[in-house]
Amino acid sequence: MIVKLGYKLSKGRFNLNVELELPETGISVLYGHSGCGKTTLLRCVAGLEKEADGHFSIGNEVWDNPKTKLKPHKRAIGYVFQEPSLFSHLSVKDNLDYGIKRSIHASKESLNEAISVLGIEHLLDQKPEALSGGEAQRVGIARALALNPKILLFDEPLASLDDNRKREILPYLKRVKRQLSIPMLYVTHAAPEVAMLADHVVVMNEGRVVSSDSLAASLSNESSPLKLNGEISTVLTGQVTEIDKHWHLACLSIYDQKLWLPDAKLSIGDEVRVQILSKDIGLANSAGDASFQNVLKAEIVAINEGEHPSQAIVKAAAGEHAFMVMVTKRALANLALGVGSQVLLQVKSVAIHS
Ligand SMILES: Nc1ncnc2c1ncn2[C@@H]1O[C@H](COP(=O)(O)OP(=O)(O)OP(=O)(O)O)[C@@H](O)[C@H]1O
Repeated sequence: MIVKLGYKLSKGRFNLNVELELPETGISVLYGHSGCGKTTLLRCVAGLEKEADGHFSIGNEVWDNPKTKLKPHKRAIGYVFQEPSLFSHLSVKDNLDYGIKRSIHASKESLNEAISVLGIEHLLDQKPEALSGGEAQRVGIARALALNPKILLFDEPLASLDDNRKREILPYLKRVKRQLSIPMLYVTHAAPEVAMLADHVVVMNEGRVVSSDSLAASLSNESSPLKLNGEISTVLTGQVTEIDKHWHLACLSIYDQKLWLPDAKLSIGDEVRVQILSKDIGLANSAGDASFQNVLKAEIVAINEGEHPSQAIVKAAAGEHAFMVMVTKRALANLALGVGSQVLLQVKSVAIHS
């Protein structure tokens, strides 16, 4: 059920011209500066841009091609906006019922499943005014899921929430991603959301696609790594295999090696995503008497220029994982390191996105 799409559209001085193939499941993040066309692209997929010229198919189902332009209400889409826009005079339950009555794809089962995935059973009798911003957005997401969509579109769903509310809602988005095997297109500017949720990243600029690749490949693209908040980094996903209660550390198995993290109430078997900034990894030839808890064996596979002439960006592979490391060129020369060298990666600190 691969998603294939391509659209051309002019709006004043803005021109959208994209061609994409996206994975059949998981979250594909649309990332790029304000005004690069992310919302316009979502609107094309939803059939809301009447002037758009293009094609869209999901598996064998065609919604747009030169001969077809399916009406928006016939597309099995769930659309989540920045603001959930619930009817204030209706209870949460009536808001949800209102949505499914108007959909040809929704069912009682899809509604019940949506309520359970978003954990909003206890809110059903409330009026929207009684909900926090995070709860209201959970209802907004449930309303989209209840429509039994073949694709979910998220347009900056957390942008209007404060950091605490964002933290509260992210686990539900992860749950949606785990439980639904449908593609999701997710617009965001926020680096933590990309690091935590993205499986695939589409970088856009001025109406065009700059790159479209898995999160890992986008971050470790030698010629132009994706920068989250302006930083080159590595994101790894692994399972917790050990807990050191005494030192409050949890161990993530990476390939056949170990990465120790501050224990954030993790349990053995939990799947954890971590982000390591390129400036938080050091290189060494041999293990010294250092304070680093994490020393991983790797091989240098590429060396590129950093932003400053003193810097180099080293790509080092440990098993299937590629680590991006920022070092000074002088350090590389002093250690006599080049492409093909075996090195030790000394990881200083890690942000956990579990
Ligand atoms: N009706 C319109 N007429 C002319 N230009 C428009 C119109 N609607 C949108 N645009 C322009 O189209 C471009 C793309 O807008 P769009 O909202 O898709 O960008 P975006 O990447 O989603 O931005 P943001 O992250 O700020 O939401 C912008 O430059 C915008 O100014």
